[in-house]
Amino acid sequence: MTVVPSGGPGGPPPPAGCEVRAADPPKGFGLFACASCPAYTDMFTEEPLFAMQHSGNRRVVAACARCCGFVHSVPLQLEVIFGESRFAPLLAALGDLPARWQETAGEGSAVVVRCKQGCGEIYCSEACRDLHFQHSHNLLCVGPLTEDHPLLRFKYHALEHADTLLLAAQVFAFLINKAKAAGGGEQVMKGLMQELLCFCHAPFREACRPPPGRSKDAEFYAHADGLVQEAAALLRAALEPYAPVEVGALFAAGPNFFAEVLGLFEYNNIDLEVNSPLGQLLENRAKALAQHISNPQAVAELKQLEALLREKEWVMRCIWGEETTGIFGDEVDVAQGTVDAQPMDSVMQAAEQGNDAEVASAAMAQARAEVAQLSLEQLLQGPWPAMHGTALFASVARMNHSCAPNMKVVFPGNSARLTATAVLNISPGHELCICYVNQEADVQTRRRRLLEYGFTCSCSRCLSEDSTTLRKAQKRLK
Ligand SMILES: C[S@@+](CC[C@H](N)C(=O)[O-])C[C@H]1O[C@@H](n2cnc3c(N)ncnc32)[C@H](O)[C@@H]1O
Repeated sequence: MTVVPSGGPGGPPPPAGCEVRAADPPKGFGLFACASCPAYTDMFTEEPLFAMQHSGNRRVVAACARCCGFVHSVPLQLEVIFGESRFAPLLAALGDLPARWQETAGEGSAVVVRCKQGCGEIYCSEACRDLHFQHSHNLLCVGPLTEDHPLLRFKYHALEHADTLLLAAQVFAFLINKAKAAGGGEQVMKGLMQELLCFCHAPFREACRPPPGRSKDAEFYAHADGLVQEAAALLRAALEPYAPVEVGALFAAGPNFFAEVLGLFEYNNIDLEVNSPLGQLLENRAKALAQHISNPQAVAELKQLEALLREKEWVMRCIWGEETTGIFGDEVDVAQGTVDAQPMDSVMQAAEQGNDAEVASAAMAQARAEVAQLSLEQLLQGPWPAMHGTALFASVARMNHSCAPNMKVVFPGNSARLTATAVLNISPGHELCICYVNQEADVQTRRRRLLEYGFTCSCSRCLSEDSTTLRKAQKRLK
């Protein structure tokens, strides 16, 4: 099978004030400043090349399939969070309050735009829906398809094994659309593939992490290869009828290009985290109601709001865990450049680990008792589920790691648009680095986590912490 070449310069132009060039070996390429930027100021903002909400997170957040922002509908957001039938009485008792909360907050009426072909994708606006369709959804919409269609089988396969297979499908559909728009043909597609390959470092089997406690043995490699081959075959079958020549180029080396794209996501993607607007909106409403405490209607509404918050708090403690955040325990600190991306508490998870229904119900009862003790003020401070996803950004894909970084990246708005902020003074020529792992962790932990990115860190902080650790060990031995 032909080996697909990968890694190298190229790709979209970097943000203004930055350049991509060779970094100190063995780091490969890096992103460098061409202009000064004082500490704690924003250096650039950027839209993702590809982004998606984690499939588990869809159970708690209604996010726009294109921009990943919360869709503007308090009623829908609550319906999603309280989707289980046991919450039907709670939602029924609220009646039209959620819609009124949205309107009284000055947010206007609810806006939920759905895919025209009925696949279930939702959007925050018609503009997002149309852009998503042109980008890749035209080839990936399952609305009009029958159950045995390879695209549907591909999607089930992805949901069972890895979300990033869905993101890889997005990349393939996007490349086909882009190739067609540029006149189509094998050569055009090969050129586009090469642009993406310059970001790639390793195929999926090399870049992926084994589950906790599992080594990368022959069985693991066979499993990873099988997973990729099956996904690639289904995706090829799904896309080939639309663009046989272009799809032929994408799969000319069998599943190799597909495997490189999946490997790219393992090393270069960053975790998306967009905060929920619901907490602030409901806190404002509670404060407004509290000012009319002599009005029985206001008191009744405040009680309903409190009941909702109590139920949400219980659900947060009981049901939502890593599946919905997409951030798993052993990879908590792998949220590149972002801090505090912690998974939510989940007593269900503790119970599931014990595989015991009795443990589960005892844990849920305990959570219920704890939540019953919380005051309204405490309930108002409780978190709402955030949108969690994963995305590829052209500039971040060029940012190397440092354990003492000069940059951090955050998602300050209601979308996957990233802001890169300097955390130290930056001068022209400085390499811009983020921390891929938990910056607070000790040197051994950081090193272990960074091995998942395929390198051993030897930045000045690691070297100095290494020598301190060594000195302490030598002292103990004396
Ligand atoms: C997001 S990419 C960064 C850009 C990459 N250097 C390039 O040439 O495109 C992440 C990869 O860069 C390399 N890398 C990043 N930081 C590094 C460091 N501090 N030391 C060695 N390699 C590093 C690793 O191969 C890692 O998987």
